[in-house]
Amino acid sequence: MAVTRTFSIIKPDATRRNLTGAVTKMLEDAGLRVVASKRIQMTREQAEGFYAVHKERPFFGELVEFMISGPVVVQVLEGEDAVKRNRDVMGATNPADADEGTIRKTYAESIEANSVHGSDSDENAKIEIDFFFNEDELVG
Ligand SMILES: Nc1ncnc2c1ncn2[C@@H]1O[C@@H]2COP(=O)(O)O[C@H]2[C@H]1O
Repeated sequence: MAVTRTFSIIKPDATRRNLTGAVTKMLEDAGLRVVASKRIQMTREQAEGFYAVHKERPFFGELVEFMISGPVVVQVLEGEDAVKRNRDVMGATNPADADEGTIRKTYAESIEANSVHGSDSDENAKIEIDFFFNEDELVG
């Protein structure tokens, strides 16, 4: 299995509850290595740009407001089949549907305040990593 990279966000509901370390430990325990990490306050423009694919969805406005409601931690994760590995440990988007032992089942408050974001494909991982990081910030 190839070692690949994915992009992760620890969302404002999780940073607000001081869960950055707890969430990161679950990612690491799942076999992912943090090769870049920074805590940022996203601007409205960044949030709208990052989630542009959802701009016609009814929840877009609330999603943007939520993502700028507090700090987030953006991370690049590396591991075997990183996109799938990360999606497995995150669990379903809606915590009500997430499996036991996943990050969202353990910590998410709602489908919006669902603690983490993770890329859904290798192609989107590259786009999302490039949105927040320069190549020289990734230290494997
Ligand atoms: N009804 C909804 N369906 C899907 N995603 C939603 C909905 N409402 C809010 N969201 C959020 O929109 C986000 C888009 O991608 P994320 O993986 O960050 O996680 C998603 C959810 O947190």
